[in-house]
Amino acid sequence: MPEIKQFTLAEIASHNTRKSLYVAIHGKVYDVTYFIDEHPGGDEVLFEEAGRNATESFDDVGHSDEAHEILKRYYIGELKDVPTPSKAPIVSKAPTKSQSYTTPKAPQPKSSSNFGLLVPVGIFIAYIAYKYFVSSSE
Ligand code: HEM
Repeated sequence: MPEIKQFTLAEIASHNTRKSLYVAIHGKVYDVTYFIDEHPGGDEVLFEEAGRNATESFDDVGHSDEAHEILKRYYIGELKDVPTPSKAPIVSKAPTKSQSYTTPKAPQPKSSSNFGLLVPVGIFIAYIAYKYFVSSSE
């Protein structure tokens, strides 16, 4: 089966000339060399985005479905997943020692149902106290 080629941004960066022009859009890499002269938006914008992640510029224009279809023809591979800032903080985890204090199976549902009992019991006691107060003041 055909192997999907993976590109880094650094790899596609060198393809920024009329001879070879790659762009990355939505995590996919396209060789649009043969589309440069066909692009209704002109070749200039393509050179501006050449060898780069052009997702934002491409989306900003609001390209039609047809444009998306054309794009598929030039697909050559995937943009390699580079570490993003959102993934980085995983490294800073809580200290491991404290983990020995945490009990994995927590019998907490019991305590929460006990808490639920407090309400009717409280109301009952308040009712008795009220009755007592009323009868003693008569
Ligand atoms: C690389 C793949 C691209 C393909 C296949 C593509 C395709 C097309 C197509 C088919 C149109 C005609 C209108 C439409 O159908 O939406 C168009 C228009 C346009 N494109 Fe692209 N485009 C690409 C990239 C870009 C990029 C990176 C830019 C950067 C800003 C851009 C800017 C424009 C502009 C400004 C127009 C409007 C032209 C006008 O109506 O005068 N395109 N494109």
